[in-house]
Amino acid sequence: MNMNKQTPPVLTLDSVDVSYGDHRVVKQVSLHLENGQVGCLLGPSGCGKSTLLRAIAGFESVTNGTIALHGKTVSSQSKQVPPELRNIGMVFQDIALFPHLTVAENIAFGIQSLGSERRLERVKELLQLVGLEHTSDRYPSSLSGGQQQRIALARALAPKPSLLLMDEPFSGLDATLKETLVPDIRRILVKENITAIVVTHDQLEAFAIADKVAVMNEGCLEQYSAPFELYHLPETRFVADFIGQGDFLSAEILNDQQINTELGILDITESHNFPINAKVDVLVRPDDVLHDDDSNFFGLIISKQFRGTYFQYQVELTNGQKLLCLASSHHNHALGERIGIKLDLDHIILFEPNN
Ligand SMILES: Nc1ncnc2c1ncn2[C@@H]1O[C@H](COP(=O)(O)OP(=O)(O)OP(=O)(O)O)[C@@H](O)[C@H]1O
Repeated sequence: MNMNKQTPPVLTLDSVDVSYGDHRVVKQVSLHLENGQVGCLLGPSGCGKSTLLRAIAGFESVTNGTIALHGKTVSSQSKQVPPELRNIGMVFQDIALFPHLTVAENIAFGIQSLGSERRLERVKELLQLVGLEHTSDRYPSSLSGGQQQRIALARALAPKPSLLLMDEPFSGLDATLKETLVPDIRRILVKENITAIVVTHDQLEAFAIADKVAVMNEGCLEQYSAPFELYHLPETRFVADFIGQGDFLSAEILNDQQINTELGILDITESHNFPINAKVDVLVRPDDVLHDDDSNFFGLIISKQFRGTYFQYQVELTNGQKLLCLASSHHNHALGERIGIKLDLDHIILFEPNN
């Protein structure tokens, strides 16, 4: 028998609303996180990510719905378990290590209740986990930003929280450092089977760290999916637009199986509710538009960017629509040139046209 089936998720949000006065900032958000999963709240500035994280931590109360940890309600309109009783660890953007304590003392801060021998052991374990054993007696100011963030993670993990919350943990760090630190932190979380939620406005960061990403827009949850699905199978126009690059190509539903576009007839791959003859928009990613000298369809190059291994062209179709198109870096065409293009879409994702 699979016991996991009966275990409630580590975190369950059910129709959660959070308001500041009469400003409703989080609206009807429902999602859950299983043991060992890393989730991410992603969205533009002001969409309510931090507020939702603070509600999960217990620093804000909910105005509707419930938050449950391991199946037990910790927030509802009639109940508010205080943050210190939720067994949640937190890591923030502004690191906030204690400057007057050594690295080891910082990590030991939240586990004073352990006996000194056990405490030392745990600190050593955590320093090994984050790969910073040699910094034990140093002060935070002598560490780099990335090292400090690893120590902040070790400190948050010390009391073995059942859920770890990270609010923009990488946003103060430079891009090169992030490239190694983000996958490194993911490896640590996965190795330790930590259930975590990371808040970010950076989709590449979200893709690099999370199993599931919750895309938020003006307080609402637009989609909660694995990164691959968010990119290839967006459920709303907002997600299609927000995640990755892409254009919307006008089309018309021809019959049950096909749509007609400026670049030919395409076979429908995903279910939809549009009637025959309906005008629709098809999501087209740059890698769905291929340069092909043998194609009967053409685009006029109106901008180009050399990206080393490939060119990204923006082409204009005869009906005036513009699409991004990738071509191998050997295909160096000039602005104003007409090039052959063809569509190569695995998923035909249709949306109501934007008027
Ligand atoms: N303490 C507060 N009191 C009143 N309004 C607040 C408070 N904190 C946030 N807000 C408002 O709630 C909305 C959501 O803010 P929140 O910080 O949750 O968004 P966010 O998605 O985390 O944004 P960012 O990425 O910029 O931090 C914003 O309109 C913000 O102005």
